[in-house]
Parts: sequence; C-alpha cells; structure tokens
Amino acid sequence: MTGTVDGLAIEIKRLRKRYGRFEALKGVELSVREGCVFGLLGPNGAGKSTLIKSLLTIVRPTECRGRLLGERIGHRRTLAKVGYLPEHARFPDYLTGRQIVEYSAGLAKVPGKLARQRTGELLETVGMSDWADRKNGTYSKGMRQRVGLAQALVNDPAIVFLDEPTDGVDPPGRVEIRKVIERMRDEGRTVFVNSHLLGEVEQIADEVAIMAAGRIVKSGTTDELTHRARTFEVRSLGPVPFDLKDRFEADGATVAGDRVTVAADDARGVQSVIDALRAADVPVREVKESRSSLEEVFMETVKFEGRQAP
Ligand SMILES: Nc1ncnc2c1ncn2[C@@H]1O[C@H](COP(=O)(O)OP(=O)(O)OP(=O)(O)O)[C@@H](O)[C@H]1O
Repeated sequence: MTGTVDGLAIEIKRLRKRYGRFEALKGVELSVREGCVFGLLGPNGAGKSTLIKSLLTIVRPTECRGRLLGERIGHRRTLAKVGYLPEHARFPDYLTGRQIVEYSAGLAKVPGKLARQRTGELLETVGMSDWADRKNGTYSKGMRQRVGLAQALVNDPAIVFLDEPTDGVDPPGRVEIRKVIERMRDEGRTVFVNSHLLGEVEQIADEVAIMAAGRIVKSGTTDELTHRARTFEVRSLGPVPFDLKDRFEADGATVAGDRVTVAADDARGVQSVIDALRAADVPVREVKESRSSLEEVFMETVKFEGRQAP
C-alpha cells in the first residue's frame, strides 16, 4: 500500500525501553513485511504493548533505531498513515458508534464529507451498520471492538496496530473480527496484531514473532515455526523391545510404549526405525507425521526462555 524500497513495513534494528530501573524492552530486533498480517505473541508482561507504543511514540523509547513505513520511527507525517486500536480501548458510553468513528476521523483531520462517507463504509465493513446510531453503552464487548476497528481505519492507514483485538470477545465475535482483519490485508494494509490467543493468531497471521521478557525469541512465517517442530511417529503392534528402545534413544528418538518419535527432518532415521522393528519381527502399525501447533511451539519457547531469563 505504501511501497517501501525494501518491502518492509517495520524494520526495528534495536529498541530498548526502560520504565525507571525496569527494562521492558531489551534490544528488540524485528522486521515485518508490507501487506502481511503479523502476529506478536507473548505472555503477559512480555513487552508487546510497550513495543507498539514505542513505535507510535506513545511512550518514549530509551533507544530506538529502525524504520516504520520506510521513515525513521517517530516521523510525524508517517504516523498519520498508521491506525491503532489500543488494548482495553474505551470510548464514551454516551456516544454512538457512528459518533465515535466520526470523532476519530476529526482527530485524524479527515475532511467532513469524506469523514461521514468513510464512517458509513467502515461501520458497514465491520458489520455495525444496523447499530451505528445506538449508544456505545448498549453495545456488547464484540460490538465495541468492532467500532474500535472501524475507528482504527478511518484515516485509511497503510499499517494498523491492533492490541489484543479479540480480548474478552466471544467466539462468534472473534470470527467476525478475524474476517475484518483478513479484509484489511486484502485491501493491502499491513496488520500488526498483539495477542496471547495463539490458535487465533495461527489462523490469521502470515508471520509471527514470539516475545518473552522484553526480547524476540523466535520469528518466522507461521508455517516455518510449526514446520520446524514437525515429527514422525512410528507405532508398533505391541511395546518396543528394550534393546531396540535403547538403540532408538541413543539415535535421538523418543520411545514410549509402542510409539517411537523421530524429528521429521530425519527421514532416514524414520526408515531405520521401521527396518529395525521389522527385522525384530515387531509389526509396524502406523507411521504418521505430526506438526506442532503454534501453541505447542509457543509453550516450549516461553518455557525455555523462562529458564534462560536473567
Ligand atoms: N508505564 C509503565 N510503568 C512501569 N512499568 C510498566 C509500564 N508499562 C508497562 N510496564 C511494565 O513493562 C512490562 C511490559 O508491559 P507490556 O504492557 O508492554 O506487556 P504486554 O506483553 O503487552 O503484556 P499484556 O499481555 O499483559 O498486556 C511489564 O512488566 C509491565 O509491568
């Protein structure tokens, strides 16, 4: 939508943020491709919101080297091309959905006629047309979030930051929000989503980074992250004999009862397990490939990082 020279919507070379003596961001490095849905995952307190707020200059970073939409972070005119739905966004209960979006359009200096037209279109996009003139105080959490998404788009941004957009929203409401996010991507926007709802991020994000204790600890496409954690499972008819168990384990496999689990990039390892079982007259019942969910990758990463954290 903007066409930066390197195709990157965000390129953070080094980002640090201290709150007093506490270092919330410890030298973050991160790249986000233009036009993708990017999911930033992390447990509570990892620094996800602080990262977004630093990019948007809502908090002042301690050290910040990088670019947003091809310009240095903090560049004022670039910030006008950014949309933002903060975590726990609260708009006044006495305003209607339409008034909230029009008010945001005013803050973004969208001219009156265009603001009214865009507000109508956006409320339609997020499925709020029928309730647009009811007061925010009467809305469900999902409806409030949808109005929040509409106001985040009112300046026709090239990149949209959504901080926990589905937090507290019921499953049907989440499906609706996911559709709106997909539509944002189809329109060519970059969408940066902070979330701890892993299954959801797995469904919508093209690229993912996992953050723990102020650092990015893993990043890549959703496929790369889950593929790296692929395994093959060989199941025998009856338990694996002890001598074979010892041999398989010495080769790096995991053996439990009738299951032998081998890393998926070790195709020869899988074959030798099958051959060895057959040679020992132990029939092979099943061979299947399994791929970890993003949730499993996340739990492993965060657990490991927890042990490493200073
Ligand atoms: N204004 C502040 N003053 C002091 N410490 C802060 C401030 N804002 C955040 N922190 C601390 O910085 C750390 C990172 O907070 P942040 O809100 O960025 O995490 P998060 O990953 O977004 O967590 P959550 O998922 O709970 O929102 C936390 O330990 C938090 O307590």
